[in-house]
Amino acid sequence: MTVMIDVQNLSKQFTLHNQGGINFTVLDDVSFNVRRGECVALHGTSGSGKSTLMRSLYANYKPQTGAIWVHNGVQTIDIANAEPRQIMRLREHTIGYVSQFLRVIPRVSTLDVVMEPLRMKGAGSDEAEARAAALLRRLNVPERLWALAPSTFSGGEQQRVNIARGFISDYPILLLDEPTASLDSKNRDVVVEMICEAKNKGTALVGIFHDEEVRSEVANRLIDLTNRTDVE
Ligand SMILES: Nc1ncnc2c1ncn2[C@@H]1O[C@H](COP(=O)(O)OP(=O)(O)OP(=O)(O)O)[C@@H](O)[C@H]1O
Repeated sequence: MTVMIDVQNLSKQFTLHNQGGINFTVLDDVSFNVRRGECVALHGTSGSGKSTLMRSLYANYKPQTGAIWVHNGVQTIDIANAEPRQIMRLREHTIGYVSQFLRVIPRVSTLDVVMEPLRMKGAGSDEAEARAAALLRRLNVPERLWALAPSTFSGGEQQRVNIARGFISDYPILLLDEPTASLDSKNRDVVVEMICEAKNKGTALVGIFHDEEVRSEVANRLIDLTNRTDVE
């Protein structure tokens, strides 16, 4: 199976400039890979660096050493050292990211928020709207909310809008930061189903899942950042 993400010897330190310039290491020589059709869960105690690693995979953080090779279907690009333009292209076409909280833009409707990644890839508005509607319906977001901006939505509603936005584009790589944290059991089951379907279609997924049941249902492997082990 094609390796979609190849993390090699990644290290990340933070410097606390307003606290005497203290340096501390969060990721220390982390290596692992993720193949097409598998879901790898980042695991470890609180503070072990799961979110830091996830943000590095999306190029929100720049590690000091190491590489994150990402396969975009044509070539592999080291997103840890790529140019901003290359990162933007990877985000448009290759890597989707479902963060824990929705970043809401005032006055943009839920339907438009969900459609946006597909429109950015050049899809027509009819196709994008049909896909967004199908996802919102599947995730039990009531139709009366679709024309509203999600800023006033409940935590679980916002999380489902974010999931719909992350899944609309069929990215070859999908990063999921606690995608079921605010969901009831019915919607959690829908998301688990969507993750399993994405795996079957060949998507490579990396996730943080604090819910053990969800983790055991979706993850093929755990990367334990506490002990730096790779558990099958
Ligand atoms: N931008 C930052 N500046 C300084 N320190 C940071 C920054 N981001 C994270 N850290 C520190 O790095 C360490 C790892 O944080 P991170 O959020 O990656 O852990 P985590 O494993 O995701 O934790 P949790 O399970 O509690 O969410 C923590 O000690 C945190 O304080």
